[in-house]
Amino acid sequence: MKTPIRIATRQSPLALWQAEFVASQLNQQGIESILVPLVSGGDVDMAPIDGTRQVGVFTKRIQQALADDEADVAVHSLKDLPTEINEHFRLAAVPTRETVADCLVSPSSMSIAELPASAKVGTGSRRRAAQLLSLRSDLDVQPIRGNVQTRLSKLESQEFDAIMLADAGIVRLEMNDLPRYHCTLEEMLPAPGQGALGIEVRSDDDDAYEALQFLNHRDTRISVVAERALLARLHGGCLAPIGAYAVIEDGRLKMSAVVLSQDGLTRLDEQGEIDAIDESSALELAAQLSERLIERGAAELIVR
Ligand SMILES: NCc1[nH]cc(CCC(=O)O)c1CC(=O)O
Repeated sequence: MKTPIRIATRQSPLALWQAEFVASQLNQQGIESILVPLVSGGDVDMAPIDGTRQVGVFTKRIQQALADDEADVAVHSLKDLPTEINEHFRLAAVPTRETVADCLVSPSSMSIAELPASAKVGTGSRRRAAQLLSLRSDLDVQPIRGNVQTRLSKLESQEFDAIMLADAGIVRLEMNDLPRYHCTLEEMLPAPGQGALGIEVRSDDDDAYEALQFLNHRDTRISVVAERALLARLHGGCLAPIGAYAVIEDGRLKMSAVVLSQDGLTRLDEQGEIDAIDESSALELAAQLSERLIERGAAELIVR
């Protein structure tokens, strides 16, 4: 293997944190690495998220660097990584998951229930918008783009009453003082893979694959494989109004999933569990839940 290991990363503070996390973990194993910073389409395109934006906008540039042998390792937020199998890359490791919750960020840490009537809430995510509207159809949910810092500046300038962010990003960026309400899983199911990292290598790079195995967390991996398999079976990208959360408790893999209409008026909830033996348990549970969701009309709700 080429030493040091080259880690491709986007240059947002969150992406850099994630790449530096992997570098420091490698360092603790006595493995040298360097960061290869790149600019991705997702960081420069400030247009609201809609059907015209491509799935994989955050991850493609990073994967390109691997394909072009400019880097050996790609660190992704797993929820931004498309579920389509790409034969050129292998998911080498999924480290222990960070907090999965979505947060409602506002100066007074209001809960969803406490938001004033018709409050203006910023989120570019159809999943968050639909779940908010399913609880509070009066809310004025409006798109917001940019990295975490850009979004917070729009809250500060009172362009929005509140914005939605993943708690994982807030915690990783050491912004624990940020006033916010942690949505319960009943209120807001996270995006498949939220709070988890996915570390990819080139399919033929066995050395890099082996070097990263110490970072893989079995239970997290089985959980996110279940969530991502559900998303794939429903043919939803990261833009679809689909929430899923799986966790292993007492040897059982338990998963909740939701598919919503964009206005939140229709919502299909499913739950299931299975013995957590390996990744095949995850695929089986995802198949069961997605089948039930499709029987109930999920495919018609998913906008492509
Ligand atoms: N789509 C952007 C993105 N990708 C990963 C995270 C947060 C960290 C994570 O979920 O792992 C975010 C920001 C957000 O949703 O608030």
